[in-house]
Amino acid sequence: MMKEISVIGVPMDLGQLRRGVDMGPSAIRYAGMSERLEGLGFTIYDEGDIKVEIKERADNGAETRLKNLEAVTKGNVRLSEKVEEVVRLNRFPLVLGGDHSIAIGTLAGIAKHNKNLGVIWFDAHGDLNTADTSPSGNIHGMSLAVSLGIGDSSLTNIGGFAPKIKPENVVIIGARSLDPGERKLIREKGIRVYTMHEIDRLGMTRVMEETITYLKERTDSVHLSLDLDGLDPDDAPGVGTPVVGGISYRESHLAMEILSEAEIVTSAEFVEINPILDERNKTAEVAVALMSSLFGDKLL
Ligand SMILES: NC(=[NH2+])NCCC[C@H](N)C(=O)O
Ligand SMILES: [Mn+2]
Ligand SMILES: [Mn+2]
Repeated sequence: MMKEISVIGVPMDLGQLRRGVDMGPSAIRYAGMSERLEGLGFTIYDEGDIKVEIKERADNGAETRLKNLEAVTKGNVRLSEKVEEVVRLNRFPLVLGGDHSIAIGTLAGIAKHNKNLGVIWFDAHGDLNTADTSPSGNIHGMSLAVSLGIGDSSLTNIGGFAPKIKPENVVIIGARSLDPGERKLIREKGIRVYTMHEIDRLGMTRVMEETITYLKERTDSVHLSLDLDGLDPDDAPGVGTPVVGGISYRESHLAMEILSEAEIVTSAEFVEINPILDERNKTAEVAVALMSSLFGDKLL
């Protein structure tokens, strides 16, 4: 794994309507991220936060099917430029959310340099909606579709090209809440999904081994997009759209350790941590623990 990590905070809360998720980057830093990763021998460059419009100034027409579109687009353009710069410097981009709409900018920046990128989408949701299929109009539920080139052109064309990723290069892990339009897209595009059913049935070890084999066969780099609501709300309560019956703390740890051993992950983001909804920063601490396993932390 690359020995230099650039941390990029994205205080984005405009991809959904609950307040507080913009404080995610701060909560993760406060949970001791840099110290933990430095302890593993990495050099950390904290690039600070990307400028995102504040809620009060973002246009939020209540009746639109793409809430805060302009401000979400602008923040993601800035993010994509920063991520691209970090990749060019040969550093590992570690992006801290913010809501999951920021995957649009992260993937745009990475894909600029990498035409055969794999993505592990660790999430209770598919984030495969479009303005037409979304029950909410919230862009954080559309970011994977946008990255596949499906959706509003101001989002899909960020960076000047689309799509950013191929459907056969995506693996979703932890799904347990999919809208009808998302199920249709998964079937049509042949996206690989491990729902909670498969995780229960096969166990996390086999799920991760299959995922790694699958991605190694067809991609040359892998982005981990980890939505904390992929975990069970008992373990990660500080999220805006919790869904019961999720991946346990232990299973998610194991997943990170197996990814670390496989040495396939080349960029990552940790999103949807909402400190207002959290219990004494527990969810940010979980995120930092998962990160350190991903970066090779071992007891012995
Ligand atoms: N990144 C997330 N937490 N996404 C939740 C999406 C929820 C729902 N499927 C929607 O489109 O609104
Ligand atoms: Mn998500
Ligand atoms: Mn989610």
